[in-house]
Amino acid sequence: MNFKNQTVDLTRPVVMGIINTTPDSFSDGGRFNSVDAAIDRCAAMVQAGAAFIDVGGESTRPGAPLVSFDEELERVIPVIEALSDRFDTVVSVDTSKPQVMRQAVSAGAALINDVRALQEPGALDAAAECNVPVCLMHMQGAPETMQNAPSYNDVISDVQAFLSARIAACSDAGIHKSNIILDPGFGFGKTLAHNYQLLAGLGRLQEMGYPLLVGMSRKSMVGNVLNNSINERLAGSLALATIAAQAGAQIIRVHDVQETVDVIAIVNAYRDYTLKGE
Ligand SMILES: Nc1nc2[nH]c(SCCc3ccc(S(N)(=O)=O)cc3)nc2c(=O)[nH]1
Repeated sequence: MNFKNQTVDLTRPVVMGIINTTPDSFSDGGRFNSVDAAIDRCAAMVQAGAAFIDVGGESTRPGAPLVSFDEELERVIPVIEALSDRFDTVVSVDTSKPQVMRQAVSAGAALINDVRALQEPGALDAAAECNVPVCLMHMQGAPETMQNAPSYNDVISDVQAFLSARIAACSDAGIHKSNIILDPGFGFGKTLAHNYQLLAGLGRLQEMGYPLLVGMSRKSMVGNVLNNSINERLAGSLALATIAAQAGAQIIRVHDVQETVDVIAIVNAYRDYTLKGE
């Protein structure tokens, strides 16, 4: 798949590293307020084998407050400029705001990662004009309230229907299907059961014919099983990365890049040595 001037081989799972620039960011306590810290973190992730680096300026964890346009720009643009100047890895911008998309892509971002699947006013046109791949993620409700009472008829079918509708909207806006990545949105308006049903149903989402991005790293679907805190969820996150990679997810969005790259290498070896000549 092409991301501006870079091609990423998505025939095998690859890793997306996370750079949070928000003070209340979900798991790294906002220590990446400074560009330099983000650059150091990114260097380590690229060294460890990250194919993507996701830069977000709005925390979308449950209950997170909305962030202003100016604040979000201030957080992400300097980091995206610095990272795209220094590293070959594909920089992704985690935003729902059209103007942040435009400025981030001008600053070097080559993937738009929108947890609101381009539903904000002007987002479809902005993404079409940016002409870079976009990840469409499912969310039920909004971060402030999404975990209050998540409910579905059938979570897989409902997520599939939502993503199909967003793909159609993208097509109407001139976004080609070859520029679309899908994401079920683990933890975005889902109970623990819904999250594990979605994981089990990745094969059905795969059948839609688009690359899948999954983000489960350090989330409550680990914490609620292990009853532990965010900084103790590496093993659980690696277990989920293994399951997702085997189920065919192409992009695994994580905080712990080296460990996940190693886990995926084992999954690939297992696949290479057992399915040879299939
Ligand atoms: N494409 C894509 N982008 C993402 N950006 C984020 S930020 C994480 C926000 C969060 C934190 C914690 C919980 S919880 N209650 O499950 O622990 C939910 C959401 N995530 C994703 C994801 O998955 N895909």
